[in-house]
Amino acid sequence: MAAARVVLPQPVTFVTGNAKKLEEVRAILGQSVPFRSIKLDLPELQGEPEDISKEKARLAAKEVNGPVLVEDTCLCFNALEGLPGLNNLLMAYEDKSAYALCVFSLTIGPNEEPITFLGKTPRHEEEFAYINSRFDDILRSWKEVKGKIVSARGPNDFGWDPIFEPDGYDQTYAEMHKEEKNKISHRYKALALVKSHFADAGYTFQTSPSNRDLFQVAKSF
Ligand SMILES: O=c1nc[nH]c2c1ncn2[C@H]1C[C@H](O)[C@@H](COP(=O)(O)OP(=O)(O)OP(=O)(O)O)O1
Ligand SMILES: [Mg+2]
Repeated sequence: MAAARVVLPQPVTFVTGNAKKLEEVRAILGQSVPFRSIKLDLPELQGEPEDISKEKARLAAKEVNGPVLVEDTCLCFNALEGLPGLNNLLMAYEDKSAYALCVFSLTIGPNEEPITFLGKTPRHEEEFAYINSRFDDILRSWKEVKGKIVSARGPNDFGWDPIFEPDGYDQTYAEMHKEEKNKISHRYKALALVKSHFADAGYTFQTSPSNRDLFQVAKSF
C-alpha cells in the first residue's frame, strides 16, 4: 500500500552562507529535487557533525518557516581521531590521512525532527542496519571520501580543496575539473541519499518553485 503523500507548503529551501556549496549542490541535484536557496549566516556550532547539521536545520526552519535543507561539512584528520583540525597541527603527525564528511539535514517544517543524510561510513552496526533498511544497496558501498592532506595545490577559492587529495587520485579537489569533483565528492555521496529520499517520499508542493525564485536566489549571492 502506498504511503500517504506529504504535502509541503513550499519548495525546500537550501540554506547556506557559502556560495561555492550552493554551486555544487545545484550542479549535483540538477532537476531531481525542487529547491530554492537563501543566504543566511547560520551560527558555527560545536559538536558531532551530525548534531551540528541537525541543529542548523532546526534554526534554519525557524527562520524560513517552512521546509529546509542544510549541510555541514568537515575535513576530519585520522591522526586527531576524526577531529576536524587545523592543518598546522597536523604537520606534527606522521599520519596525514583524512576524510571528507558531509551531512545534509532535511526538515519539513519548524517543529519537525530533522532527517540526516551522511556521506560517510556508518559508525555503529545499528546505524548501518537502520540506514541500510531504508536505502538498501546504495549505502552498502558508500563511504566517506578518504584521502590525505598535502601541501596546497590548485585554485584557492573553496576552503580546504587545495590540500585534500582523495585516495586513488593524484590531484587535489582544487586541481580537478568541477564535474570530476562533483562525481566523487563527500557532497555528491550525501546528495545521492537526499535524492533517493525525495524519490521515495514523493513530496508534493502547494506552490512549485518558479524560474523567478531560482533567478532571485542566484542574484542574492
Ligand atoms: O567541498 C568542500 N571543499 C573545501 N572546503 C569545504 C567544502 N565544503 C565545505 N568546506 C569548508 C567551508 C568551511 O570553511 C568549512 C565547513 O564549514 P560549513 O559550516 O559546513 O560551511 P560554511 O560555514 O562555509 O557554510 P554554511 O553556511 O552552509 O554553514 O569547510
Ligand atoms: Mg557554517
